[in-house]
Amino acid sequence: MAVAELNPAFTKTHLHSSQLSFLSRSVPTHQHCAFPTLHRNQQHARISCSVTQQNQVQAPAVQTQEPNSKSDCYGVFCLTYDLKAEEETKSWKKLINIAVSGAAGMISNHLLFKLASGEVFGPDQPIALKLLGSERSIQALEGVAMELEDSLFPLLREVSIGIDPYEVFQDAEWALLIGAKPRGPGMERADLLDINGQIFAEQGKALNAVASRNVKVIVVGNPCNTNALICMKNAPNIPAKNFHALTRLDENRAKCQLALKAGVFYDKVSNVTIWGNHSTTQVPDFLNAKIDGLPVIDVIKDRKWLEQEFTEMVQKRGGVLIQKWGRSSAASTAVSIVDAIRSLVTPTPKGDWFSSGVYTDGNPYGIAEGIVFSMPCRSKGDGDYELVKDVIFDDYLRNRIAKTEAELLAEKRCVAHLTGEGIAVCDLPGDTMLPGEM
Ligand SMILES: NC(=O)c1ccc[n+]([C@@H]2O[C@H](COP(=O)([O-])OP(=O)(O)OC[C@H]3O[C@@H](n4cnc5c(N)ncnc54)[C@H](O)[C@@H]3O)[C@@H](O)[C@H]2O)c1
Repeated sequence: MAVAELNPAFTKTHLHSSQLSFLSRSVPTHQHCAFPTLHRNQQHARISCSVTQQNQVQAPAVQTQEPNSKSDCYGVFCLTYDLKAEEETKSWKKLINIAVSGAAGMISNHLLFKLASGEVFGPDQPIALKLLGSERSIQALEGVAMELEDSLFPLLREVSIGIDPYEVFQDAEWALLIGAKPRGPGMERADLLDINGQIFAEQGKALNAVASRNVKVIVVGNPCNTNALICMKNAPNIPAKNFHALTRLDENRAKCQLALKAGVFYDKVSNVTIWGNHSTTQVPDFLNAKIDGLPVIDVIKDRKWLEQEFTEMVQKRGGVLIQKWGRSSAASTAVSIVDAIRSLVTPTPKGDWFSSGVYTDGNPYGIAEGIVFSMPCRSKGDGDYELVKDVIFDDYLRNRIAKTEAELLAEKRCVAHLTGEGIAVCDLPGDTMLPGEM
């Protein structure tokens, strides 16, 4: 059945006069499907049409509780769908809740529409989007919700917006944590770690309190490895394995450069690992990578190029892009988040793997435990992953890995106050930079 056929036909509204007065009193400007949660425990309206049972889409249940409750609805999602559609939507899966922070930012502006279109979780997977913004971005967040509303995505069953992670993360099964503060002029890296670390400490606590017990968390906001560590340490009731730092964009960049050098299309490049930190110390691994099934070092025989130009090109690609275009790589980052999710929800092609920043405890490579480090992973497509064992190392690779490992250990010491591991000591190496910095 074509997805387009499932687009609901609207028949009638269910708004009660009591709800209307509440809405006009408390949230007069929100004339769309979202529920602004302006402050914790404050009144807010909520979309309530939803898929509520496995394989069964139900008509929206418009609720008529008192203004203090969370379940008032308004906007397009308060309309009743054509009940005939119920029969046609029985092949749909159970609705999943996806929380996205920094939802009014540039990356989200690409990502949200990909999520809602079905290209990430599939054409039979209805979704609810829970969008978290900052106080400054709440108006913009409403604009995002309006655009989602106007896009008429059949699979998008709920949209909610707010600035309180304890409300927005409720029952989240995926948390895509993009929102973070950029490094301001003259700001030390240690300050950035602290400012953004506090955001991720709070969001970790919120996930721990209200999200699904098996929520999968992908941290994008920088410095993403250490932010993921902070988030994880503040969410002790969620498996540590569920936390990822996004290094997929770096992997994609590495694949593109190897393909270019070898004169092949990039789908011929496989087994590319990014080791370590999403920073300029990251290690794009050409030793284990393959082109058309052959080791890269047998195809590209210029070892000097691999060790120097290629490695630096990948590490600094983000900064070069900003110089050219005056803005950062939001679109390709959104694509790489899609790739990262799809790598967890679809089985990894035989013999291949993907990179993700994950917790090092129990890793088979001898990398220090207790940090979030990008390593090669395989998934059965169940949302989980295992680390790849059949990788080789040489002195060059070991030395590079040691450098990025030292950087992450220094970052960890610098945020000890946010991970519950004592007093912070910041002795960051001088060259610590994000890929978007020159
Ligand atoms: N890991 C990667 O590969 C990768 C790649 C590119 C960018 N990034 C990082 O992703 C982050 C977002 O990038 P962007 O281009 O979308 O930035 P952006 O400035 O366009 O958007 C960030 C949004 O987050 C919001 N925000 C700030 N604090 C928040 C909080 N506490 N809770 C919720 N929202 C909050 C801001 O209001 C803003 O709307 C940055 O930290 C950037 O460095 C990571």
